[in-house]
Amino acid sequence: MGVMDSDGKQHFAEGIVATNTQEWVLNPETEYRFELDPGTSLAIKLLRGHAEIFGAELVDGKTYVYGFECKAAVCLPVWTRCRHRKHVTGQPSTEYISEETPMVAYANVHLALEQMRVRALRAVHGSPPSDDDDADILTNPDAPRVLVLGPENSGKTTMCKILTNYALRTGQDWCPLLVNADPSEGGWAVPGAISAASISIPIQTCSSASPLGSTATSAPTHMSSNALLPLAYWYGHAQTRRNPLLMDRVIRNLGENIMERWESDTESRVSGLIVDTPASFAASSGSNGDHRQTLIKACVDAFRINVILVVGHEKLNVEMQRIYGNRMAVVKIPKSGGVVELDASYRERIRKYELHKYMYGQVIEPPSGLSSTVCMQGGEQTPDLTLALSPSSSVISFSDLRIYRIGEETMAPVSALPIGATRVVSEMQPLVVDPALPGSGLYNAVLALLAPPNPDESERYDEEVLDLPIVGFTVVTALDIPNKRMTVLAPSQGSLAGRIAVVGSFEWQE
Ligand SMILES: Nc1ncnc2c1ncn2[C@@H]1O[C@H](COP(=O)(O)OP(=O)(O)OP(=O)(O)O)[C@@H](O)[C@H]1O
Repeated sequence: MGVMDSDGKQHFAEGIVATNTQEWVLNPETEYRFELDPGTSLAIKLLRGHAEIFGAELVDGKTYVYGFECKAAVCLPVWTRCRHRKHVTGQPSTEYISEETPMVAYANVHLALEQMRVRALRAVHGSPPSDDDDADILTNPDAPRVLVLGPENSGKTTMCKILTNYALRTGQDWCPLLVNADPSEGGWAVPGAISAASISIPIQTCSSASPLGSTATSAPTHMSSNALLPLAYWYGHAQTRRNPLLMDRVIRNLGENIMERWESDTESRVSGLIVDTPASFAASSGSNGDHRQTLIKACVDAFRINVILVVGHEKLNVEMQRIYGNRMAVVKIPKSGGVVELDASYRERIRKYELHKYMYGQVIEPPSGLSSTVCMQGGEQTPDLTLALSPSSSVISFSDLRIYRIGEETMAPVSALPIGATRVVSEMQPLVVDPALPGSGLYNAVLALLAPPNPDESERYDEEVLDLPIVGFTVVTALDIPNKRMTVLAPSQGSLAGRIAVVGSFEWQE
């Protein structure tokens, strides 16, 4: 691979020569944007200066690989004033240098959030206020709890990532919570879940299948030093309008769990949290309008939001100002011109990548001519391909798993009910699914495995299944009805006997 030294001379490192290499020089307040097609990868090596991808710094001299239709931008840290050079190997479908980025606006938001953290920490330690503290902050020295709202493809997830990564770079040992309240994105789990993780090392962007970094729950464990232990609840569908009541409930469960943990974890509490939301929260037209206000309120209440950031949507900003402006800061943030318009088929592929990544782990093959041994994937050495393929397929008895489906879509249509009968099952009722029944919908279904219910029978209640956090996922790959057995795929071996599982509307595709 060609490496340019400080005199501009070309050298070759480790005898590897890559084709399609290119060198870019970035100036302050510009960014190099790239978009990868399916099956292609890209390697980037910083030759000189400082650079970051969505707030996570690139280490000088290391080669990073990107794949799985990753779309991202390399820019100079806002506070850097020098030019830098970097070396790109591979062929993105789109690449260009943009001279317009909203990074200064994002950095200003970060500075305001940082002040809130510092003041919250000072209040916890009982330190005297500083001269620059304003009256409002003195009476309410709260850590930032930020809700990010915006329409589809406005860059919400990217902004959440940038703000989280910036918080980590202040050297204050913050560990902000990042909450993924968008069930159409897997986040650290698989699509259908909403989750939260305490972030203490920068979130790397290397693949569309892991936009928020890697988790300890997915196979394989090669990313263990970067792995996160998320807290997740199961909603089960991509669209929030499918069961808004259930969505409301899982948001509140996640918030409650976080608040309980914070009671004994001051360090995490003063670091605050950032909540990424689905685009449906911003779409006021159509059937979304009915429930989106309720769900925004559920987030505001559950995560005790005190800052709302609205990305690139004037009308939504005005609406949020009107509803919440008297009790918290509502700030409009410009949308980056680099955000890629993702269509439905791309999103479908991403969900497939996310599910596969959960089962098989993920290895990005470097561009031709580059050895994986010299590459970093998501901030870690690229793992051996053979290590990654380790899910376990096992045959279990129908009675091993108690599988539920939530709500009325499991029921017969109203027209099929006896005359005069009304529905008695609510959208929130967990119904046991019998795998032996034709049309159970379990073949190829993704199941969330839940934590055990309360061992104290007297504390149990009908809807307890809705309130149990997720401990893992499995997929039903075959049903043998005559023998009452099914084949399930899971990232690691382990008995499923006695487990509770919930099915949603996501399907596994090989
Ligand atoms: N400056 C940029 N340059 C290149 N790609 C970018 C940039 N900013 C964001 N992207 C990419 O654009 C895509 C959409 O961005 P992002 O996921 O942040 O938007 P979103 O508003 O959260 O999307 P959704 O509609 O799913 O809620 C992502 O693949 C992201 O990596």
